Amino acid sequence: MNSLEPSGRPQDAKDLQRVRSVIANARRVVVKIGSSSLTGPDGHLDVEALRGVVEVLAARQAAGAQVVLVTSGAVSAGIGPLGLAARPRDLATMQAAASVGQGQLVGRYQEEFAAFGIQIGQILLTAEDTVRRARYRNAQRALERLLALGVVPVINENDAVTTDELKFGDNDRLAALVSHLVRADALLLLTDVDGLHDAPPSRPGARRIPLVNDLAEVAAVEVTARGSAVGTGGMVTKLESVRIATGAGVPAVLTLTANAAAALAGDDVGTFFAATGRRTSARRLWIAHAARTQGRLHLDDGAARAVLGGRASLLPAGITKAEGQFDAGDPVELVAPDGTVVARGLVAFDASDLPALLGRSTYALREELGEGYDREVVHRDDLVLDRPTSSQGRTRRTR
Ligand SMILES: Nc1ncnc2c1ncn2[C@@H]1O[C@H](COP(=O)(O)OP(=O)(O)O)[C@@H](O)[C@H]1O
Ligand SMILES: N[C@@H](CCC(=O)OP(=O)(O)O)C(=O)O
Repeated sequence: MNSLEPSGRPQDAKDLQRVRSVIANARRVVVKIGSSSLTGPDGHLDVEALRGVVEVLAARQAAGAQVVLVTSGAVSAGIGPLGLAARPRDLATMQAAASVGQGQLVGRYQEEFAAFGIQIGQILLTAEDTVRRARYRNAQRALERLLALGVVPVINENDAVTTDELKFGDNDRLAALVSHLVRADALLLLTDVDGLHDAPPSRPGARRIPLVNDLAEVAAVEVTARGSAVGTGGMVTKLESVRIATGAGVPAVLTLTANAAAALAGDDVGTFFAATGRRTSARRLWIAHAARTQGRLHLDDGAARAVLGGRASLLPAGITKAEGQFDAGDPVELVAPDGTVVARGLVAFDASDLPALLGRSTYALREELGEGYDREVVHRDDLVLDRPTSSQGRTRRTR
């Protein structure tokens, strides 16, 4: 039954209440808070705002739920203490600001949660932690144990040491990946705007969209990548996060930080995005959405068809060219002869080893180079098809 108008508005309040009850009943919730909600224009932490969120999360935990916090704000909280005029743009100063600001941030969380008798555990992730099997299992294990011990994990990207290539780049996406990693029942994205609007909220007459059953419903909505002075990615990365979460079976709510309690209670604030997909293996989700790819493998027609069929591994014989500097285990894109990216996968060879193997049968490789060279370049378990994004409601993006 679809009780929505084309605009994504529910027909009656009762219907909205029904769908929102998943948030109210969620036993494990990932909450992401953006820099714009945590730091004032002076580049110092907004302690009142942080305290407000902690209060809400502590109450949810006291009600028997488990809470995982993904917090931005390290870079922006470092601006004031370092005496910088604005958010730094160069990598080295951003790293320095993050290093200073993360300490401030986590110190403050520790103090505020302690007032409710709650311990926090800091986890700083890099994109690498999300693609290498051993590393994401490691992160998963630590998170599970923290939750079992009643600790609130406080997660951010490890900005002080991640290089540009290995960055998630935005915590919205990180939060969606974490919500899948911990098998959350819901994802709450807190920001400086009360949900997705039918136009950028600065535009007169822009209205909040309370419910989105499928992102395709809001494909025509205009969103900007530019957010507040301290945030990154604007609404574009939030919808990308929602796409990952809902596509993996986790419903999401996007709202104002001041509405956190109401959103968790299932009230009509912000935008509720219903889960559309089924839960998939963490490994496949992380290959599909984590880390930037490190190279491209160009396939011939037969290999592209085999890969698109969904069950085949990629063999050296079907590759015409390899581009990029990657090591075995890195994520790469698989490109069809017409230039479209058909899949992502973890490559099993270093870039320097590949040219000698390309276009050759596994039989010939075994004969000439020995065993170990007659294997898949990308094993089918390490390969995820690139799903078409247009039907998934890629929204209209402006700058
Ligand atoms: N259609 C839209 N609906 C709501 N917000 C939008 C839309 N398009 C752009 N935005 C902007 O996205 C911003 C939130 O992004 P950002 O500043 O990165 O937040 P955060 O720091 O919380 O991650 C809002 O302030 C808003 O101006
Ligand atoms: N990891 C960075 C935050 C990056 C980010 O996504 O920021 P935001 O758009 O405010 O959620 C930091 O702590 O400064």
